[in-house]
Amino acid sequence: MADCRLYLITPPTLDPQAFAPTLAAALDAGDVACVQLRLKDASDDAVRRAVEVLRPVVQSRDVALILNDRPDLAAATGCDGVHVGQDDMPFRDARRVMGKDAIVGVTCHDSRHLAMVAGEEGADYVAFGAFFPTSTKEPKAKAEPELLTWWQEMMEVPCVAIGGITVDNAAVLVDAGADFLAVCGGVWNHPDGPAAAVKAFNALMAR
Ligand SMILES: Cc1ncc(COP(=O)(O)OP(=O)(O)O)c(N)n1
Ligand SMILES: Cc1nc(C(=O)O)sc1CCOP(=O)(O)O
Ligand SMILES: [Mg+2]
Repeated sequence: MADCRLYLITPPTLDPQAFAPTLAAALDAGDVACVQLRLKDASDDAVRRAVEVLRPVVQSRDVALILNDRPDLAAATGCDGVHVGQDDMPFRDARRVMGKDAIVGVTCHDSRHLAMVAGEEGADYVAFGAFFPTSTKEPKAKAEPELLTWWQEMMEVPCVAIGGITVDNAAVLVDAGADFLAVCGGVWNHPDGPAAAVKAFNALMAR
């Protein structure tokens, strides 16, 4: 197993039934550690429906399903974990809602301090970004690859790199020590399709 693994982020909007076979094909193309369902501005019902349809696709392949932003919905719908940002539910509350065995990850932007706090509080991973320009969201910070190297040398808690990562720019983050690359557009918008993107990411992680 490669030292660095792929962490898929779903497209910003999706029709669960239509997206399910696309997701299945991407997951069947190679190694993916987890899938984050990230549906900003979707209603609770829409998120519940998406989890209902996509959870079996993900979990039947031994891939973890992480829900963005919403520990309450993640716990209620059988997700394996949740990702919380600095403006979402605080980590300690998220942990309480999710339980000790669930995955809880925390956005730390480009901040060593935020990451150390999250690590000390018991986060399962810390996420740094954005490393590259992205059209998926307006990032709050710009992170440099050296941050990943510093974290790796100091800490045991895994680190996730996120923001504008593509097959063409990912190598520097793998080499810098990222444990996971969180990718949305770089997979779903790959010119040869998501399955080809997963294969290409796997290949550069195995160099
Ligand atoms: C793996 C991962 N890292 C960072 C984020 C960003 O979270 P947040 O800052 O809360 O922003 P939104 O994604 O909620 O817009 C993430 N979702 N996943
Ligand atoms: C959701 C998210 N969070 C970021 C951060 O910097 O915290 S960047 C980002 C967008 C990730 O999508 P893409 O791979 O298409 O850039
Ligand atoms: Mg958030």
